[in-house]
Amino acid sequence: MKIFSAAQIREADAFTIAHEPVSSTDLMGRAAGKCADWLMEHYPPSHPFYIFCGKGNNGGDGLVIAQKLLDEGYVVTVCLLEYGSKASEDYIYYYRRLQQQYAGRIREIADVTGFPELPPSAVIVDAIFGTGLNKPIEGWLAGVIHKINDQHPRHTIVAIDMPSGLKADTSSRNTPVIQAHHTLSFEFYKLAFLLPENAAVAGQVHILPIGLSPEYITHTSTRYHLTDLDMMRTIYMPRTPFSHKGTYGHALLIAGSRGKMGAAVLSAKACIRVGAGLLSCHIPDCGYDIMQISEPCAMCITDELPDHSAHFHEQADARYKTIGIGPGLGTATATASSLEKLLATYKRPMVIDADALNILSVYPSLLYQVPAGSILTPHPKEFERLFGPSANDVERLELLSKQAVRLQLYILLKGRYTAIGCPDGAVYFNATGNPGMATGGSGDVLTGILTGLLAQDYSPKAAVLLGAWIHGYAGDLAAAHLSQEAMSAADIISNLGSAFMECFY
Ligand SMILES: NC(=O)C1=CN([C@@H]2O[C@H](COP(=O)(O)OP(=O)(O)OC[C@H]3O[C@@H](n4cnc5c(N)ncnc54)[C@H](O)[C@@H]3O)[C@@H](O)[C@H]2O)[C@@H](O)CC1
Ligand SMILES: Nc1ncnc2c1ncn2[C@@H]1O[C@H](COP(=O)(O)OP(=O)(O)O)[C@@H](O)[C@H]1O
Ligand SMILES: [K+]
Repeated sequence: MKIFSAAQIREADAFTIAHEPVSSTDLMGRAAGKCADWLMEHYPPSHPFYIFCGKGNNGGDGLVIAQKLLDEGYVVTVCLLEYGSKASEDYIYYYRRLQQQYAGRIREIADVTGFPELPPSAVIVDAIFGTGLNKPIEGWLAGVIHKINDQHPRHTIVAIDMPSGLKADTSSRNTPVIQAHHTLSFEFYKLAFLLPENAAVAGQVHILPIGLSPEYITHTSTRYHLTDLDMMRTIYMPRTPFSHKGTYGHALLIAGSRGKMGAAVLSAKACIRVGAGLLSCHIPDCGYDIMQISEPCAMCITDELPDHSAHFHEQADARYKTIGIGPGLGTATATASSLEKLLATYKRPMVIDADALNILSVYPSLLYQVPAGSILTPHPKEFERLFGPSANDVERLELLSKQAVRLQLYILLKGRYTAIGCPDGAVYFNATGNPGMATGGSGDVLTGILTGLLAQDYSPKAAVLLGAWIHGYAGDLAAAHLSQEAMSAADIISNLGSAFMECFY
């Protein structure tokens, strides 16, 4: 799914009105009608509604919702915020209609003292500002936002299209924004919903299709995308009947050190569970028994050193379809020097994670030696060590995209919505996964998955998109069986099989 900017959403709107048999007024009626249906499905008429309307088209949506709820016998109070701006044409149209039939239900608020007392079980609808917000909310309007947010623990707040005050595609950090429980958004996810800095504002997002022009949607390109199961089904490659282990590639995993062999084991298991043909693990001598016993399907090559690895560059040759390096590796100088030598000779796309990333952040010139098309998998702290700090989440995404283009790499920035920067500048968000995965080892599992997919000849782009998806999907299945609390990184691996079955069989 493409993620359009606020400007593109306005264009999609205008294009639809110009090319399809629908007027602007009717499009608002259709969009807001969907919201009213959603509200009636979720709240019976015993809930009194307080609908706060601004004067643009978001406010217009609020007026349509009010009319529909009143027509169905709901108790509705419409609070029109009178802040002096000129009302939009469609707002005026729906205002006149509401005024004719339900004048007694409308109140004007021109000051924060006009904020109503809310009865228990009231539902607040936020139709103050949508994608047209062009500056932070200030003055008494900001006071109203704070008053609504004060109701958060007692009353359900439903935002229409966007929580008011939230900007669709730039940072809204430290500005007043409605904290909604639910956001009913039209047609597309907005970039703002995917940013960690906005975690408290959109609540559960529900995307309501409103019939915007498919032609505009298909032909307009965007930098940001959200991946989905349909996309994964176009990426997934079923195994073929006459294939053999050589068909699915020989991967080399370079991981583990004394006390951190678990990271290597988790990666190895995940690599095998996504279907790699063969796996060899380069590990320090202390890890030999651990790996052989924990994962008999993997072969082992032990380093000359007992506690960490420093000779893996000697192994890394063309036999291996790909290499995954980093989990539990340690950052000893000798390890760093072996990584430098490895990067000088091995030229296929590889997966670089954890301590290997930490080494790259100490020797940033090595970044230019990483083979084009490789996948880096930093969490936010590792990303900052590699590429420096950002003032906000939108700037960080721009930095992610810029670095992916500059280095011609895939950079997977981990999080609730993992963001994947691609060498062509596109950024894909992954929506699978849950807070149960915020536990040691989840990232090591991801490294194994990505390595296993690259070994099987998935292109780096296919591997990174499918890998992030299936990792989160398996994590969601683990949480569904075990709870987010009780699941561990090993349970993500145990659920990879069910994840493949559910998604692709
Ligand atoms: N394609 C779509 O997605 C559709 C969108 N519609 C609605 O239309 C909305 C966009 O409408 P508008 O463009 O009128 O935008 P808004 O309803 O967000 O309001 C914009 C108006 O508010 C003023 N304004 C902006 N920021 C302000 C601030 N901080 N303080 C005071 N005034 C401020 C602007 O000058 C402008 O007059 C969407 O969010 C959605 O709710 C639907 O009605 C129809 C279909
Ligand atoms: N709240 C969350 N929602 C979705 N996914 C999450 C969440 N927390 C963590 N994850 C996922 O779990 C993984 C954690 O990786 P990482 O921080 O590298 O862990 P470790 O270093 O312990 O292996 C990432 O893929 C991340 O996207
Ligand atoms: K709103």
